[in-house]
Amino acid sequence: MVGTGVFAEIFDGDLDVFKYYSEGEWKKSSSGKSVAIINPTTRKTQYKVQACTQEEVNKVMETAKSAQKLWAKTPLWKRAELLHKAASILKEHKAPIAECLVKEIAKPSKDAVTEVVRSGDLVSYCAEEGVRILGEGKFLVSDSFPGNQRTKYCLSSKIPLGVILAIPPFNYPVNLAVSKIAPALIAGNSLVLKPPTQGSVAALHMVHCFHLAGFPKGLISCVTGKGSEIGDFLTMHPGVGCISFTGGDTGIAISKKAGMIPLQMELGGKDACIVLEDADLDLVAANIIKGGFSYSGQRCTAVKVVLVMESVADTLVEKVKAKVAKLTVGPPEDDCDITPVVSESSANFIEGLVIDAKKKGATFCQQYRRDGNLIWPLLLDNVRPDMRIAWEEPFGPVLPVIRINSVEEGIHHCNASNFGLQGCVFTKDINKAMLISDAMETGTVQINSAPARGPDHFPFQGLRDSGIGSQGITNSITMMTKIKTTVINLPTPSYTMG
Ligand SMILES: NC(=O)C1=CN([C@@H]2O[C@H](COP(=O)(O)OP(=O)(O)OC[C@H]3O[C@@H](n4cnc5c(N)ncnc54)[C@H](OP(=O)(O)O)[C@@H]3O)[C@@H](O)[C@H]2O)C=CC1
Ligand SMILES: O=C(O)[C@H](O)COP(=O)(O)O
Repeated sequence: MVGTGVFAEIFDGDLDVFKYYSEGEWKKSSSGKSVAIINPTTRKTQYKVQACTQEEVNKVMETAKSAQKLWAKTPLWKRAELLHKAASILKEHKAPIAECLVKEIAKPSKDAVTEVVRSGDLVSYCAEEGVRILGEGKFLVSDSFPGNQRTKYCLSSKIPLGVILAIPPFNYPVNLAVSKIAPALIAGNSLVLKPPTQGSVAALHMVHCFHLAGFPKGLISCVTGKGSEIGDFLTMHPGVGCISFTGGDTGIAISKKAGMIPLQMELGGKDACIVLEDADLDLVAANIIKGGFSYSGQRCTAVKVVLVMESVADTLVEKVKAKVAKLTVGPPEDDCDITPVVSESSANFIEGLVIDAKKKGATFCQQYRRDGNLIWPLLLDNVRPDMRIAWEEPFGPVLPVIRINSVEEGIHHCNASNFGLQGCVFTKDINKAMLISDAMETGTVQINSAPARGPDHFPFQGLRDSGIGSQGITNSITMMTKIKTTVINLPTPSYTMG
């Protein structure tokens, strides 16, 4: 399955290492070095990928630049046709790609398949949306601005940015890669992908699906290696025309180092769930479980703090506790709800937050339990603002509950966070919900449902440290273009008489 059949050419069986993708070919790095991908469940090396060199990055950037020039001359319908082909190949090969996700990032097997299928759908939707929005431009006339006659006709259209550098995070290595690749390509750009180390092999398989679809050589490349080693070289490379990054604080550092190029940054979140007295508490409890614990809390859009009115807090906590007790805990292969978190350092970080909350007097609704990278789901009640878990993002199955005495208190906590990705509010009063949504300083507010990025064509953006710009298919296509105008100057004013 993995690295076999149509995927055989991406794997170097002699050295047991996956190859990187440059100039339309699968290659071994001249570094002779590899990077180990540690299976979060077994904590043993599962796969190895090439540790690419700076020279190899230079080569990729050079070919991406020349391939882009030709690609921009490829008709839009043809670009869309190739994307549709890639989408269908991706879906056809969902099983081996999902297997990589299970082994590299311990994603439960059903969710792993869903990620690949969702990615194929995203690519197809992007092809269609691109044809619609890139096929249209604007026509302006000069006499609408004071002092002007109708002597100038302005034609504006969206043109490519050049080479897009895409850096996705470990938690959706396929979906958050194609959410950058497809808009970049339909808009006439070339693309260099640096996949997350955990998730690289899934990403390499996905890239091979684009290769099989027949995209021109050099248009897509994929260089592997640790972000800490080749990351700066990539992000500061003069050949890059735009960086589309999803991840944690690394994104803040990148935005300070990058040159005068557009940045699309989707960073961390501390999504608050505000619960009012009149909320349907069964609905809230179900959404807290789905929002807080799916993929073991390793989603940027996970519910990361519950802010519940004191008068309903006891009832809500009991309902959530009952549901936590039903979550299955174990390996991703068994499709358990809670699976090992991505790395030992991540598990240690989560444990640090739990120990801090314990010392400062949080109520533990379950006993804290950990085995290697596997952390049992934990609800912490009576969390106070002096505890780290009230503000920091655990990216694990640990959820704090803060009891509030007024809605304003909840809104204040949400807005005092350095993050501003999403939030949600539960109430039966839609008027109140709208006022609260307007008061919450986050990129999106969900009313009566847990935060979520999908469906993938919805705008998705974060305020403050949660990001720059907006994602979602339409916004990503727009963000990966710039506006070009041509002005036709007439010797005499010309007005249409009707
Ligand atoms: N807002 C959003 O849409 C989302 C945000 N996130 C956030 O991502 C974080 C978890 O993901 P995680 O993968 O750990 O995030 P990281 O920020 O650690 O890594 C993200 C990507 O950046 C790469 N990278 C690391 N160092 C550098 C560098 N110096 N220059 C360039 N690239 C570099 C990583 O590569 P390598 O793996 O090799 O280190 C990886 O591909 C959480 O904070 C989460 O909230 C996650 C998903 C969605
Ligand atoms: O990175 C994430 O956490 C994803 O963007 C979440 O996507 P979803 O909310 O649609 O599951």
